[in-house]
Amino acid sequence: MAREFLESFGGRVFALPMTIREPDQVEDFVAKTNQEFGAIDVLVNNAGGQFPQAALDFSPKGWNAVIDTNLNGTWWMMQSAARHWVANKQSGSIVNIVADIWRGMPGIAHTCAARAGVIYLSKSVAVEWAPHDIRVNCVAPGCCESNGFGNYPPEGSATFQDSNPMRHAGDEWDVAEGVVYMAANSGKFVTGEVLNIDGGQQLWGDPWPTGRPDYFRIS
Ligand SMILES: CCCCCCC/C=C/C(=O)SCCNC(=O)CCNC(=O)[C@H](O)C(C)(C)COP(=O)(O)OP(=O)(O)OC[C@H]1O[C@@H](n2cnc3c(N)ncnc32)[C@H](O)[C@@H]1OP(=O)(O)O
Ligand SMILES: NC(=O)C1=CN([C@@H]2O[C@H](COP(=O)(O)OP(=O)(O)OC[C@H]3O[C@@H](n4cnc5c(N)ncnc54)[C@H](OP(=O)(O)O)[C@@H]3O)[C@@H](O)[C@H]2O)C=CC1
Repeated sequence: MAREFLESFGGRVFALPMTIREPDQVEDFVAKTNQEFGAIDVLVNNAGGQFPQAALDFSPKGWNAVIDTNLNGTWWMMQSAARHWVANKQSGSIVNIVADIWRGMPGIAHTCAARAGVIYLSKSVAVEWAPHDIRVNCVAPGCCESNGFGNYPPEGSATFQDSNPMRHAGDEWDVAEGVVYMAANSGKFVTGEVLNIDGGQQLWGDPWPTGRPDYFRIS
């Protein structure tokens, strides 16, 4: 579906079913994309997700699934793309979609840990890879309306409207425009940065993906 949508704009699309959690599948995907297009200009690590649950209830399997997708998977993609850029003496730009973690993420603490890891991983390699002309940045969405909202119980997603001082959710376009800014020539002097697209959620708001526990109800 995504392929047909993008092709409808006249774009050339290469698609391959794979999981970012498997380093071999990632390397195969990145190598084939390079073969298809000659080079990768921009890597946007958008794949990710989690389930809402109180941290006390996390099972080892659930914890590992979320860390494996959001931290490990993102890293395999970054490393593979960067290795190709360095080997072929090509410049590159990475934009990692993370999340607005700055006041913690109660109800999805596993993904908070993974995204915090990606942010500081990105800052570290932004320095290591600068000599290779590779920029590494992050975009941190607050609550932005997408298919993903369907993964939360109604009492959880109902809180997303009040997650920021604007008192409404953002949308996918808000995030996409931030990614373009970071990836395109507009961001040519920006690396190791995190762009928050959150309606001010880092300052005020009360999102609870699991639904707000009674203890936190004020009135
Ligand atoms: C405070 C700030 C709030 C901000 C809110 C922001 C709003 C939106 C944010 C978004 O990110 S939208 C993106 C939404 N998309 C998703 O979240 C996708 C969700 N799914 C996945 O990415 C994957 O399914 C997964 C969660 C990473 C799991 O991967 P995997 O397929 O390997 O796992 P499973 O085999 O399904 O499950 C493994 C294990 O995980 C536990 N578990 C899974 N789902 C749940 C659940 N719904 N509730 C509780 N536990 C869950 C469980 O232990 C599973 O093991 P088994 O029990 O199946 O043996
Ligand atoms: N919407 C929001 O409010 C927020 C979203 N984010 C993050 O933004 C990104 C986009 O989310 P959004 O569009 O809302 O949600 P979606 O659930 O619609 O998109 C997530 C995408 O990630 C893909 N994906 C998940 N796991 C893997 C994997 N192991 N390998 C390859 N692809 C995978 C999914 O593919 P498939 O459909 O095939 O499963 C899906 O296309 C995610 O990282 C999300 O966590 C962060 C903060 C807030």
